[in-house]
Amino acid sequence: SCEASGKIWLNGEMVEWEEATVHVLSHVVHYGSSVFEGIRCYRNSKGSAIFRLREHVKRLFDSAKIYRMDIPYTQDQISDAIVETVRENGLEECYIRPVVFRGYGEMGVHPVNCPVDVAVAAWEWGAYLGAEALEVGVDAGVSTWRRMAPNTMPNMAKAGGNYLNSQLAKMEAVRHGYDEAIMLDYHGYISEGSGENIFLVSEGEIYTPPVSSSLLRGITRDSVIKIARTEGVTVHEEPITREMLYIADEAFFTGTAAEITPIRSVDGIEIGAGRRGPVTKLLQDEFFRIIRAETEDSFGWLTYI
Ligand SMILES: Cc1[nH+]cc(COP(=O)(O)O)c(CN[C@@H](CCC(=O)O)C(=O)O)c1O
Repeated sequence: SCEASGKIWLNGEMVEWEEATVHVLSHVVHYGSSVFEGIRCYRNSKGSAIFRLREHVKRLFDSAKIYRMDIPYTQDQISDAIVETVRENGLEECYIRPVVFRGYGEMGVHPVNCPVDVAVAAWEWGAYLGAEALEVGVDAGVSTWRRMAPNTMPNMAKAGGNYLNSQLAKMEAVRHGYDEAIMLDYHGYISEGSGENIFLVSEGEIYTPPVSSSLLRGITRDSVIKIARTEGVTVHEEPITREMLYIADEAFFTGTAAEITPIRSVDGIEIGAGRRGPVTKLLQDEFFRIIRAETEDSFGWLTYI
């Protein structure tokens, strides 16, 4: 949960939490017209560092471009706003949520006369799927809701409206006693979780669905692929079937909020030994070593604030 306190950057001004409000007739409230990012700032021995800030801001602008939303700031100005929001709230370690949305103008689907508003909030947010999940893993279920088909709702845009699909999958998973949902794509192959990308491990090699319009091109997914290659772990980006998950040695989710969360079962079938596997732990350890500045930030992923 996020503490309802602190300051929020709204259209260039720092405003109090309670003042960061929108009109109920804003376009976004009725038509889901927002794009957003989830970014983490981590505290380490050298200070507080935002993880892959440039890539997140670039993706925010790409998502806006897909929906023809003209952000009235440059990428550098948004990066500065993100850093300022963390500093202004005195947060050493936090989750940062920039959101770009069509605001209050005229009603109607065609957003021609609605402003494009921008806000940045930050709050302390622990492990997405529960503190113990990073170690013991989570139970996931394949959802009856599939990810949107290509050329229907662009999954590569991190848009608010995409999370209507994610919500349906998540609510169904929780109702069935799972921690998280795994969605299939239009063709019936594995796509991603309701808020994460997904990997499996087989014979010491890792597999993940290819970048396509059936899933979000995750930044953590990219980080894990780069770390795996550095560690000499072979990476396969190829279509993954539901049954490949069942017979995998290990599986895990990746995401800014989820970080690297082991999956110990899918649809009640234990994955491997039913707990975090050695390859998952190897990748987790290296990921956190980089974040904690316990190893060289050779990829240049950390922006100290
Ligand atoms: C559907 C989806 N797929 C993959 C990812 C992983 O992307 P990346 O963070 O770049 O590695 C996320 C992030 N989900 C964000 C929002 C979660 C939320 O509940 O809101 C996040 O992890 O911040 C997704 O929402």
